[in-house]
Amino acid sequence: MDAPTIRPKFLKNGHELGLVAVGFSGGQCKPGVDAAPMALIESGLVSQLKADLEYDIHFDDQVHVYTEQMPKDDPDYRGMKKPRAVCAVTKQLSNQVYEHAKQGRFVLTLGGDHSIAIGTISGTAKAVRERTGRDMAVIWVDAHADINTPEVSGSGNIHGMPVAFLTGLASEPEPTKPFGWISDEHKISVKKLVYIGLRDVDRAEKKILREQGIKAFSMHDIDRHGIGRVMDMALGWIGSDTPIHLSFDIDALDPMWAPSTGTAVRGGLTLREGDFIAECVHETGSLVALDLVEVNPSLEEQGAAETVRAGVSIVRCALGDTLL
Ligand SMILES: NC(=[NH2+])NCCC[C@H](N)C(=O)O
Ligand SMILES: [Mn+2]
Ligand SMILES: [Mn+2]
Repeated sequence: MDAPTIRPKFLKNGHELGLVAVGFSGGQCKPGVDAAPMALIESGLVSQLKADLEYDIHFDDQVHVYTEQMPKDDPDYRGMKKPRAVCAVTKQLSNQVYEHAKQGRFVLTLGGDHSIAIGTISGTAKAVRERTGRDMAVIWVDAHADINTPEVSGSGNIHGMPVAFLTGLASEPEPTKPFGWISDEHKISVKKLVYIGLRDVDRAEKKILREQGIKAFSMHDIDRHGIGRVMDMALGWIGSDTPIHLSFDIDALDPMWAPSTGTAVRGGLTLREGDFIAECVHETGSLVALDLVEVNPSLEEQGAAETVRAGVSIVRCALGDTLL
C-alpha cells in the first residue's frame, strides 16, 4: 500500500507517530480498563500501523500499567476519588505526549479510562501552541460529556470530569494542589470543543453545555441529520486551519459493537458511524492526536474481542487506512 495520501497540515510529515500506552483505571471504579493497551497491541494494532500504513512508530515498548503504583493513601478531595493517582498519571502523561507532539509527531494514546485525556490533551495543546502558534480544537466522541466539575459530579469518578479541567471550568487555583500543574498553556477553549454521540449527559453537565455555548451533536442530531451532515457541521464549526485532537471513548459506539466498556449506554453509534467520524477527521489533514479510551476487556468477556476489534478499526480509520 502507498504512503498516506492526506498531507498533514500541522505535523512534521505524514509518517511519524508517537505511541503512548497508558494502562490506567483510577479515573473510575471498575478494574480491567488498564489491560486495554496490551489487548489492542496484541491484536496487531501496532504491527498493522507499521506494515499497512507505513508509520514510523516511536514507542518505548512499554505499556505503562499504573495499577500497582498508585498511592496507598489517596483520600477523596473535593469529592473526587483517587485524586492523587489521577493527578500523578496525567501529569506524567502530559509531558510524554508533549515530547512527541513537540517534535511534530502524530500522538496516539491507548488508554486507560477517559481521565487520561487530562494528560493527553494538555500535552498536545501546549506543544501545538508552541509549534504552530494556534489554539487546538478537540473533537470528543462519547456517550458522555465528561464535563462534570468535582463539585457537581454525582459519582466522584474523575473520568467524568476531564473536560472540566481542560477547559478551566474546574479550576485548581493553588499550584500545590493535585491539579495545580494544569496551567493556561495546557488548556483548550470551550469554543473549540465539539461533542459527537452524546446520549447520557448529567443534568449539571447539560447546564454547563448550555451556559458555555458548547457545540454538541447528540445521538438525536445524528438520527435527524445523518452522520454525514453532522460531520460537515462539526468540522465547519472548527474551521479548516485549526489543529484537531480526537478523543474517542469506545462507549460512543452502541454496546452491540463495543459491549466491553465500563459505562455502556444503549442507542449509540454503529461501528461504521464511528469509523466514518474517524475517516472524516483524518481527511481534514488537521488531526494531530488521537486517544482511544475505555475499552475494558474484562467486562462482557464474550464481547471483549469484538470491542478490541472495534477500537483497532477506529484507530486505523483515523490514521487513513480506509481511504482509497
Ligand atoms: N468516560 C466515561 N465513560 N465517563 C462516564 C461518566 C459518567 C457520569 N457522567 C459520571 O460523571 O460519573
Ligand atoms: Mn463515555
Ligand atoms: Mn468518556
